[in-house]
Amino acid sequence: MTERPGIVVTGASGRMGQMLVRTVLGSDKARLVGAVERAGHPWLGQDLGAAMGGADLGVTVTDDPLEAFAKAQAVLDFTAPAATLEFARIAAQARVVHVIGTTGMSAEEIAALEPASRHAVIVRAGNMSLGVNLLVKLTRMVSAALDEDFDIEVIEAHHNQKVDAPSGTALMLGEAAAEGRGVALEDVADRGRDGITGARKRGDIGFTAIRGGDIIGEHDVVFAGAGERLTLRHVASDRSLFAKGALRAALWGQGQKPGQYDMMDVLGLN
Ligand SMILES: NC(=O)c1ccc[n+]([C@@H]2O[C@H](COP(=O)([O-])OP(=O)(O)OC[C@H]3O[C@@H](n4cnc5c(N)ncnc54)[C@H](O)[C@@H]3O)[C@@H](O)[C@H]2O)c1
Ligand SMILES: O=C(O)C1=N[C@H](C(=O)O)CCC1
Repeated sequence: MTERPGIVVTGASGRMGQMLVRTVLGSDKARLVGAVERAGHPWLGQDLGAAMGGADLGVTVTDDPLEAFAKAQAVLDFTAPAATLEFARIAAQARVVHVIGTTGMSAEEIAALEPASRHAVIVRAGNMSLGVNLLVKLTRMVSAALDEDFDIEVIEAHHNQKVDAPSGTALMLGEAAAEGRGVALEDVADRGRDGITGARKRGDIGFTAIRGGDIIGEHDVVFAGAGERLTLRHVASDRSLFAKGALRAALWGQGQKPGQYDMMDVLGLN
């Protein structure tokens, strides 16, 4: 029997980091071999299990990604854009699958992943859940079926600690809606209304972000026409669905050719 792939979790103390750790520990298909946190983090040097308030796991939290990645076959990375760019460079050096859940990356930062993807598999998605990836497909389909008499609005809601807006998922849905209409999202996105904005521009795709409490992630795509309104909705009620998707991506990535992939590839939804 071949050994189960070794997994490193970056940002291991974070909301998603801890969920990823629990998901890997609960899987019989992968092993946890490393945990990375930012320089200066109070967990550095501690056993990860103890730092999380449980029994020792034999994994020491480190701020040295190169040392951690060298022992692994995949990295699950839900951190922040600058960190993710650095991890992509190191994952490429170590030839490990880099699963990127980090959102809020600029177009330039996304383009900067290209050199790394020549040497290693990168799977990146603003949302790793099956439901949202299906919603992306449905959004593209409905958008292609309706003309600009229907105004498209993407409304998202997340917890009060989220630092980026619109959410990565909202942007995926906006991209799908734009693709369905055969337009470029950057030409039609309306990402913040305040004051005397004037009437809505025909063909625009609008974004609204709600931030509050402990909301895990909710997304509506509204198609508002004259006399009727269609809403496609996804509600996440447990972060584990993102973590399970990320682990699935890490396992899928083993043996794939270097390059950039997304959850549509992993889930076979293309
Ligand atoms: N794609 C998805 O399915 C999905 C799902 C949930 C969250 N996210 C995204 O994941 C990211 C993290 O979300 P969160 O709620 O867990 O945030 P969080 O703030 O709880 O966790 C981020 C962690 O990354 C760590 N970090 C930051 N810089 C680092 C560095 N240079 N080296 C190592 N660690 C570093 C932080 O210390 C922190 O522990 C966000 O971008 C969020 O939007 C994506
Ligand atoms: O909690 C977050 O942050 C989430 N981020 C992703 C996004 O930006 O869409 C996915 C949902 C949760």
